[in-house]
Amino acid sequence: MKVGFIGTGSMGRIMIEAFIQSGALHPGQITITNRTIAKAEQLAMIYPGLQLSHSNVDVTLQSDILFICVKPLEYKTVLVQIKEHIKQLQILVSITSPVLIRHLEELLPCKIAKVIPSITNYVSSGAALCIYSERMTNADIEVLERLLSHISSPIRVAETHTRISSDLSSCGPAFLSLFLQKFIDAAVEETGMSKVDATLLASEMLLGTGKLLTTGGFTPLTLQQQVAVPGGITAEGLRIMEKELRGMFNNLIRTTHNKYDEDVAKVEAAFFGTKVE
Ligand SMILES: NC(=O)C1=CN([C@@H]2O[C@H](COP(=O)(O)OP(=O)(O)OC[C@H]3O[C@@H](n4cnc5c(N)ncnc54)[C@H](O)[C@@H]3O)[C@@H](O)[C@H]2O)C=CC1
Ligand SMILES: O=C(O)[C@@H]1CCC=N1
Repeated sequence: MKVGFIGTGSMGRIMIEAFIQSGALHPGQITITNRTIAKAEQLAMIYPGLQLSHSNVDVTLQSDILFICVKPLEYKTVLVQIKEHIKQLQILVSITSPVLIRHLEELLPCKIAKVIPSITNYVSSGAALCIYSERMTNADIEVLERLLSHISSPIRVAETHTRISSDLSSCGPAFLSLFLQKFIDAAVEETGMSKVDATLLASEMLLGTGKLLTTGGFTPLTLQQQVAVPGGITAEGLRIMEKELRGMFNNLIRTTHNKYDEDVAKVEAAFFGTKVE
């Protein structure tokens, strides 16, 4: 199987490295390109055998599965370049949420999947959110999910829930990291503890909490109940958090959804010249 990547910025690079490091693909199976070619060249130097190309069309021609890893408003340029060259049996994978399956179907003759990865895939964990065009057969889906399962848990979601799923799975690592950073900064400010020690403790705690919630049989609620013994110290901390965080996540979710709606409208305008004031 030959796999291509157009775009080797932050997420393209993470996926390429994760596929190689997990043993899912050997470098010789992968062809890459990037607008600023130096970024792709750097990767090709690190992984001998990785095929470097200077042309999006060339990568398209060489790939059974083609990952498009550019920003939403950069899709149009790439798709216009490749649409005459991509064949019905090839699978194009978009990794961004605001480019909808129907946008891609309208422009391209090939099989289409939307797979929203997460930075957590870099360490072969976390989800890959999967949404499929009806052009994907069960066999196509099996091939793609077998590949993705080396670096993630492929989880199928409805396209109408892409944004919220992506908030949790793909933006979540950044949201949780801000939360930890605030916790760490406060620990340092309030007690004089070293930032290195506080960061180590917080990170180990997060890893352990993730394990308890995924394989340890806990839910977020039962975990709180287990730790917060009645009348204890944790309960006091939880009381403060309940008060301070009230409405915060609703606000966050409304904000990401508004931004998503704006991005979808911009993508539509870029693709079809409509629908943006
Ligand atoms: N960063 C993250 O954690 C996640 C990102 N994504 C999605 O991944 C996509 C890429 O995001 P990042 O990697 O963070 O952005 P980035 O800006 O780091 O990477 C985009 C790359 O595409 C290249 N590029 C742009 N136009 C091109 C063209 N016409 N031909 C070839 N290459 C071109 C750029 O040079 C750049 O290296 C976005 O659509 C984003 O929504 C999805 C899930 C998580
Ligand atoms: O398109 C998305 O939803 C992802 C999540 C993080 C960045 N882009």
